Amino acid sequence: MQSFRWIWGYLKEYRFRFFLGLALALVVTSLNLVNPLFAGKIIDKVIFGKQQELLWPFIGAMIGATVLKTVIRYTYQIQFERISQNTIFRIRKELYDRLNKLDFQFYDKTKTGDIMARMTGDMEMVRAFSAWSIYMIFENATILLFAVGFMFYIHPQLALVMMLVTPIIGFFAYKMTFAVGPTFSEIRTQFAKLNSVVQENISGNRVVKAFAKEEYEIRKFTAENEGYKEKSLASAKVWEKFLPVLDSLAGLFTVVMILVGGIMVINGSLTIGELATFNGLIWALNNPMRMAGWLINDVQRFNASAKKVEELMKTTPAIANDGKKLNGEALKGYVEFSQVSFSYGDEDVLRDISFKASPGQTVGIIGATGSGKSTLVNLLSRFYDADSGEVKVDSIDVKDWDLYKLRASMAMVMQDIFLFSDTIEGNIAYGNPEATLEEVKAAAKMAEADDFIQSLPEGYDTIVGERGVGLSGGQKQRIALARALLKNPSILILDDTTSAVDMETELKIQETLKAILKQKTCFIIAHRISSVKEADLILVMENGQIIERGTHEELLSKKGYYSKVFRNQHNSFHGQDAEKEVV
Ligand SMILES: Nc1ncnc2c1ncn2[C@@H]1O[C@H](COP(=O)(O)OP(=O)(O)OP(=O)(O)O)[C@@H](O)[C@H]1O
Repeated sequence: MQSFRWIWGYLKEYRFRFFLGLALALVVTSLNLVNPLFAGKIIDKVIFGKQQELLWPFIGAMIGATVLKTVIRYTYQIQFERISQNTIFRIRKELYDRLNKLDFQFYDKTKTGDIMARMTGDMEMVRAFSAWSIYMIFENATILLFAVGFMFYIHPQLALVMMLVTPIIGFFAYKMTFAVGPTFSEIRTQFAKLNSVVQENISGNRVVKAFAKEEYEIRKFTAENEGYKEKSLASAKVWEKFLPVLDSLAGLFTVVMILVGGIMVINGSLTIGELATFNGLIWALNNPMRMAGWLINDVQRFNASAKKVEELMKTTPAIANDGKKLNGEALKGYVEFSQVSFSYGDEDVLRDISFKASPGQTVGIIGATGSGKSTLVNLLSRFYDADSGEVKVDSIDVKDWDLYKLRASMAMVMQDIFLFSDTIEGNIAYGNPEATLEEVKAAAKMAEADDFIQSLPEGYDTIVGERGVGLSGGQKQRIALARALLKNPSILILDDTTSAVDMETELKIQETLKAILKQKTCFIIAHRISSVKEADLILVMENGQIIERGTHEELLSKKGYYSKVFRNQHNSFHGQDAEKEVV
C-alpha cells in the first residue's frame, strides 16, 4: 500500500491525463460488450426472428465498436506511456540529486552495484508498472465487472451459477499475492549482489589481471549468478504453482456455461441468442482471471523495486547543510581546530586536535600511515563532522557555513586521484568551467604538467580513460594539482599529492607554488619530509594525536619522531655518510 501511495505522489501531477486514460479505458470496456450483445441479437432476431433488415445495422455497429475500441485503446496507451516516462524521468532525476547530496558516510557503506541496481532495474519495474500494469489492472477489473453485470442483466440465474467459480479463483489469487511477494524481494536483493560483483570486477580489472585472479572472479560471479538463477526459479516455482490453477478455474466458466446454459435452452428459459451472448462474454471472465496471476506478479515486482527506490530517496545525509553563512565574498582561509575528536563508528581516529592557521601559511602534516592525517583535513571540508570540539573557518564553525560555499572556497587533491573520462583540459577546468585554455595551461604549468601534456599527440584535447587510465601515477597527480590550483581556492589541501612525482619535479612544483601559497592557507599531507619542510607549521601525528609541532628547524632540534624520520629519509637518499652532517 505504501508503494502505491508513493507512486501516486508522482502520478498525481498528471492526474487529469491519468483519469482521462482510465475513463477511456472504461469506454473500451463498454465497447467490449457490443459484439457479444449483437452476436446474440443476430441469432435471435435475424436468424430465428427473420428480421433480415437488422443484419447490416448490427454488423455496422459491431465493426464501428471494433474500430472505435482500437483507436481509443491506442490513445490511452500512449497517454499512460507518456505519464510513465515523465514520472520516471522525475524519479530518476530526484534520485540522482539525492545521490549527489549523500555524504561520505553513505558511500562508505553502500555498494555501487546496489545503487546501480536501483537506478536501472528497479526504475524499469516502476516504469513498467505505471506504463502498463495500472491500466491493465483497471481494464481487467472493469471488463470483469461489466461482463458480470451484463450477464446478470441478461439472465440472472445463469450468471449466478457461473459466479460460483469466482470465490475459489479469488481465494487462489489472494494466496498467490502473499506467496509471491517475498520471492521478488529476494530476487531483487540478489540482483543487486550480482551487479556489485560485476561492477567491482570491471573497476578492479587491473588488479584482477595483475594477480591472475580471473578464474577466482569468474567463480565469484558464477556463485552470484547461480544465486540469481536459484532465486528466480524459486519464485517461478511459487507462481507457476498458482498460474495453472487460476487458468484451469478460468476454463471452468465455459464448462459451467455450456452445461447449465444448454439445459436452460432446452428448458426454454434461455434463448440460443442469449447463450451466444454469454459465450461471447466468457473471455471477459476468463481473461481477467488468467491475467490475475501475471498482474499479481507485476504488482509484487513493482512493490519490491519501489521500496528500494523509495528507501534511497528517503536516505538523508548525516552532514546537513543547515549553515546560513552565504555572504558573497570568498572565505579568507583562517582555520582553527580546537580540541577536536572524531571516530568512524567505534574507532577513535582523532583525539584532542588543536591548532591554528592563517592565510599565507602552510601547514604540513606528517605521521605514520593510519595516524589520521587525511581524516583531519576531511573534517575541514566537512566530509565528516567532528564528534566533539570545533573546526572553524574564518572564526565560524564549519557547520554554520553554507556547505557549498565552504567547499567552493577549498580545493583538495585527494590521495586517490579520480579523473573523469574527458579531455585533459576538461579535467583541469572541472572546478572552474569558465576558465580559458590559457588559464588551464597556466595552472598546468604551475603543477609541472604542461610539458608532458604538450608532448601528448592531442595535447590538452587528449581524452583520458576512465579514472585517468593511460596516464602515469605522477601525471595524474599533477593534473589533479592543476585542477585544484585553477579553482583558485582560499584553502588548498594537498593529500600526498606529490608522492608519485620524482623529487626533482616535486622541488620545481614547490618553487612555483611558493608565490601562490602566499595568498592561501595550504595543508600539505606527506610522508616525505622534503614535501613539508618549508611549512610554517608542521604537525606530527601518531594514533590520532598531534605528538609534535613546530617548524622544520624546531622539530629537528627536538630530536623526536620528526628528526628520526628526517634522518632515516635523508640517509636513505644521500647514504649513511651524510648522517653526521645532518645531525
Ligand atoms: N571511511 C572510513 N571508515 C572507517 N575507518 C576509516 C575510514 N577512513 C579511514 N579510516 C580509519 O581511520 C584511521 C585514519 O585513517 P587516515 O586515512 O586518516 O590515515 P592517514 O594518516 O591519512 O593514513 P595514510 O598516510 O595511509 O593516508 C585508519 O585507521 C583508517 O583505517
